Amino acid sequence: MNIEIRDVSWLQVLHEITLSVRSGEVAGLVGPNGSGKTSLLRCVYRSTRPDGGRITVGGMDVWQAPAREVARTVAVLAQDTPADLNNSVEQIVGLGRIPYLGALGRLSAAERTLIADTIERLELGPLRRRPYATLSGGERQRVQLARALVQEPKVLILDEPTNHLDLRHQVDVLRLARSIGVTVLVTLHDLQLAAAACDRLAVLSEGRVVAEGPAVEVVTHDLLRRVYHVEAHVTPGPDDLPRIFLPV
Ligand SMILES: Nc1ncnc2c1ncn2[C@@H]1O[C@H](COP(=O)(O)OP(=O)(O)OP(=O)(O)O)[C@@H](O)[C@H]1O
Repeated sequence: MNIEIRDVSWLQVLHEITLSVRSGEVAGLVGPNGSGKTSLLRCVYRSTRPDGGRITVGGMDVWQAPAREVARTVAVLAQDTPADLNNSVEQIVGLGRIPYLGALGRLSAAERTLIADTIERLELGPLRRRPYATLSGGERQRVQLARALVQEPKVLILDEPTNHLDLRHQVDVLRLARSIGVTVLVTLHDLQLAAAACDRLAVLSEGRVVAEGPAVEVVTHDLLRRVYHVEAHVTPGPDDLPRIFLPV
């Protein structure tokens, strides 16, 4: 399912942002601190209503459609998702089924299997009865991703999904995001990782899209100087991805 963001503005933070993400694509949103990445994602996953513009997923206007319909289509891994700390991993992951629950609020056998399989897929099996409060930052991140996956979304929004993760889990999470065949819009700070994980990148600066395209075209010496105020050496690698050498 594609995402179409048209002329979206919010406060003095986002300025007439227009961005398209094709169906099945993994699109990366990068940019300096405070450039508006999280604010834009919040507009897409129906958390912050934009002051102007329009956002559609698969043709559905996310701010006009019923909330339940949007929740069946768009799942999010936000930064620091609030959760009941006493709930077990299994209970938190199960929350992903809320948009599908009937009047009785009972999970079907198929849904329980989906939850169990997703917990295993994210290597959370040994933790499934543990209270959320006792988990590390990286474990919580994977639990929240599992919750988003059991939502069976068509569009997955990931806000810095790797920020608590060690190297292997960073790779695992981004591989998983690429493998599930849904449209993904992800913010990442690590440009090297973003280049490797995303089909295309969009760069935000002061609430505006200032560059867009394949990583090798977007991540350039000039862009890093202009947007990040860093003098870095950038060369194309053998895989046609940019290699960034930082002057530290
Ligand atoms: N509710 C709000 N009211 C006013 N300004 C806000 C609000 N929420 C965020 N901002 C401001 O909007 C700007 C963009 O914030 P946002 O969190 O979208 O940036 P970001 O690119 O995700 O940053 P980071 O990389 O630091 O996570 C920041 O200057 C922030 O202070």
